[in-house]
Amino acid sequence: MLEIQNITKTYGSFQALRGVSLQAPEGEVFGLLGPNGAGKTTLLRILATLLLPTSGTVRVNGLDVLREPEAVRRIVGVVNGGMGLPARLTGREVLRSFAGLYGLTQAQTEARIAELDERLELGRTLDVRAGEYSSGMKQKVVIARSVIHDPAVLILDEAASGLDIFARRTLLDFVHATRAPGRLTLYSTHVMSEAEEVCDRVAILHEGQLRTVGRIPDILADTGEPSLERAFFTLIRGGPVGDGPIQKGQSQRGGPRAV
Ligand SMILES: Nc1ncnc2c1ncn2[C@@H]1O[C@H](COP(=O)(O)OP(=O)(O)OP(=O)(O)O)[C@@H](O)[C@H]1O
Repeated sequence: MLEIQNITKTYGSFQALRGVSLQAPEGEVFGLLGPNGAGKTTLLRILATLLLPTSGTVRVNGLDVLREPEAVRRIVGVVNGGMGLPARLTGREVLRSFAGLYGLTQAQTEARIAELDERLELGRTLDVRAGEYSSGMKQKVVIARSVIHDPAVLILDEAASGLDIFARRTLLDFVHATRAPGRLTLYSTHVMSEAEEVCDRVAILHEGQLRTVGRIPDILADTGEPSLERAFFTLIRGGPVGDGPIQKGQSQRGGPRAV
C-alpha cells in the first residue's frame, strides 16, 4: 500500500530526513512517532505530494508520488497543521466546495456530509461560519474536508492537537473505523496513549532516521519495556529509562526493524 525507499530531505545544509525506508500494508492504522524536529511532518508532506524529497522514491497504491502526483492526490486525504478555512463559509459550504473539486454529484455530496456529520459529530458546526469556530470546531471541519472524497490513504499529522477530550474521543473512534481492507491511515502524534489505542504498527523517527518499525507488542518485547512511552524513550535516548534493566533489542538501536 505504501512503500518508501531511502527518502532524504535536505533544507539548505540541514538533513531533515536521512534515508528513510519503510512499508505500510493496507488495512491498518500506522503511527509515526518522534520528538520535535524528528522529521515526521517533512516525511508526511512528501507522502502527500506537498513537498519534494531530495532523493528516494515513494509509492502509494503502486503510484509514484513524484511521477504521478495528481493521481496520488485523488486517493490521499491529508490533515496537517496550519490548514485554514475560508472565514465567511460555513462548514457545510466548505465541504460542498471540496466535494465539487473531487467531482462528487450533489446527491453523493449530501450523503457524504450526512455520514461525516454522524461520524465526526459535526452538529451545529456545519452551519456556523468558519470565522466563528473554536479551534476544535475548525479541526473537525478540516478533518471532514480531508476525507470528503473517501480517500484510500488518510494522513493525519498531529490531528488531535488542540482538541478537547470529547473531540479527541470522536477523532480516535473515527481513526479506528478507518481500519479496513484497501485502506491505510498514517497517524502522527506525540501522545503515546493515542498511538497505543489506534495504531497497529508504529515507526519511531529520530533525527531524520528510523529507530524502529513494528507492531507495538513486538516493540515492547524487543525493548523489554512495559509501555510504548518507555520503549519510545529507550529507543530515542539509546538507553534504558530510569533504573530499568537493559533488555533485548539494544542491538537494534540505530537501525530499524523489518516490518
Ligand atoms: N522549511 C524548512 N526550512 C528549514 N528547515 C526546516 C524546514 N521545515 C522543517 N525544517 C527542519 O527540519 C527538521 C524536521 O522538521 P519537521 O517539521 O519535519 O519535524 P517534526 O518531527 O514534524 O517536528 P514536530 O513534532 O515539532 O512537529 C527540524 O529540525 C526543522 O527545523
